[in-house]
This record gives sequence, C-alpha cells and structure tokens, in this order.
Amino acid sequence: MTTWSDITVAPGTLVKGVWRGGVYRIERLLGEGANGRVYLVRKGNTPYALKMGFDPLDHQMEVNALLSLSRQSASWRRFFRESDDAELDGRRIPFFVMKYIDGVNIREFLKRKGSMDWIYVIGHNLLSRLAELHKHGWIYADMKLENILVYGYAGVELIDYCGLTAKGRAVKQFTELYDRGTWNAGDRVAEDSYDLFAFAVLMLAATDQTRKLHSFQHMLPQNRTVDMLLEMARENPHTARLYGWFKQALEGTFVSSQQALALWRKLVLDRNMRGPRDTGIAAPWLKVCFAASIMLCVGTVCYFWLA
Ligand SMILES: Nc1ncnc2c1ncn2[C@@H]1O[C@H](COP(=O)(O)OP(=O)(O)OP(=O)(O)O)[C@@H](O)[C@H]1O
Repeated sequence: MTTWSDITVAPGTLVKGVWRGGVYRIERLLGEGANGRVYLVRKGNTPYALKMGFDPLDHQMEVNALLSLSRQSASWRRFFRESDDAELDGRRIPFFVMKYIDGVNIREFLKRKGSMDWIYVIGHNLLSRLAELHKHGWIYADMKLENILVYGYAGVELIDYCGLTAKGRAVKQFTELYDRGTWNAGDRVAEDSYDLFAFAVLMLAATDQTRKLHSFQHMLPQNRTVDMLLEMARENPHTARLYGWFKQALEGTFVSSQQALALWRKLVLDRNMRGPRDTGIAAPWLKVCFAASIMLCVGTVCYFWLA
C-alpha cells in the first residue's frame, strides 16, 4: 500500500494551505522522524520549518499543544505560525509551519565550539525554556538529544512537541533512556520532576565521551538504577562540579524547575564549588557569556510580562 510518506516533495514545490491559503516554497528536507517530515520552506524571503504529519491524529495533537502554548506565551506565539492541509499528488496532507531554527544538536554544537564548558550555558538556557513551559502548566516529556537545536551563542530551542502533556496527566510519549520510569526512579506522571530527570540524563548524554550511557541502553530496565547515573555524573569532569544538582534532579527532590534553575546558576557561577574531578570553567570569557545569557533570559521574561 502506498502512503503519503512515499510521496516525494521536490525542492521548488509550492505547498498551498487549503483553508488559510498560505503558500510556501519547499527548499529542502530538514529531517524525518516517526511522526512526520520537516522541510525548510520560504514564504517571500522568510524561511520557516514546515512539518507534514504522517498520522493525522498525532499531528493534530501536536498542533493543539502548540496552539495552546502560543495562546499562553508570546515566545511560542513567535515559534508557531499556522496549521493547514495541503493537496499533494491528490492526497490531503496536514501540515504546520513554525520558526526555522538554524541550529545543530548539542553534541555537534560542543564539537564545533571545541569546549565542553558551553554545556553550562546550554544547560542554563534549556532549563529556562523548561521552566517557562512548566509555568504554563505543561511538561515537555520527550526530552532527547534529537529534540533540541542549539544555535548562535548557545541559544536553545525545543522542537517536536508530540510529547507535550498537561501537568498531572500520564506521560504518553517518551524515550526509554531518558524516562525515569525505565530507571525505577518514579512514575510516568507529568510534573516538573519528570522533565528534570530527563534533562539530567540529557546533560550526561551530551557530555559522555566514554559512551557509557550508550552501553546502558542494552541493559534490561529492571537492572537500571539511579546510582549508575549518579556515578556517571561524579566521574565525568564536566558534570562533577554540578554533582549536587544532578543528585537532586535524579532523585526527584527539586520542588520546581525554578528551584532547579536557580541552583544550576549558583553552582556554575560559584568559583569555590568544585566537584571531586573538576577542573573548573576553563575559559573566563564563557563566564561573561553565561552572565549575558542570564541577563538576556531575565530581559526576555520582563519584556513578555510587560507586553
Ligand atoms: N523548527 C525547526 N527548525 C529546523 N529544523 C527542524 C525544526 N523542526 C524539526 N526540524 C528538523 O526535522 C527533524 C525531524 O523533526 P521532528 O523531531 O519534529 O520529527 P518527528 O517525526 O516528530 O521526530 P521523532 O521521531 O523524534 O518524534 C529534526 O530532527 C530536525 O532536524
């Protein structure tokens, strides 16, 4: 049976919204996942990312989540542009259009920058984004390296909102390695601590140069424990200075993501705080960058509160 995913959408194709009439010119394929295909498109001179959904139901759930978020928050209003259906090769295909993020995944970003110290800035910016999401009553849930793009001076954006879950509900989409249920560390319930656990694993995955985390993937879930992750956090020189932070996130003792963000900030900026194998932030300019990113973050929050 042919499905629409067999249809090739060549560069230059015009995708026209049946209901809203928006016209987008396809430039190239950006990526493909379980839920759909994402293309770089242009409307006039402005680039966007356009996602076509394989499954109409899953696609609609992602659109609904983004619509709710963009009603609540100006930053997601700028992220999500519109949703519609297109006629392609005689088939009706649902799509939505979002901001194009000209970025790379965290590991690639660190490689290009040549300094692992950037992880402290990336971590801060991603935690801020999560805290904003949590403030509006949502949990991201499906945290993984593939769902985060890093651009410029460690600007961070979450892409793929298929897992977005209202606080208090059961988490429906997750990736085993990052899921606290698989590590026997708590329920699959949408609360701040669920995302903080996944965020901690993500930071370990991004800085793991020994591929230790990768080897855990082949282990049966019943044999996995939080202590294995804590040991990794202690042994890795890039996470050792934040060991206290990792302990709280992995054991689920933070009361909120705001509290987690404040401790991250404190530990990164605290000169005297050193982990057992910690070498400290090597580049002083990164501290300036970190401070600037905090100011930018505070400025953005003030702007949107006052807007
Ligand atoms: N806003 C964006 N800007 C730039 N690239 C994007 C954007 N959104 C998605 N992409 C690219 O498209 C790829 C697939 O997108 P996405 O993760 O949303 O698809 P998916 O089918 O939901 O994936 P998954 O199988 O992980 O659920 C991403 O890995 C990324 O490379």
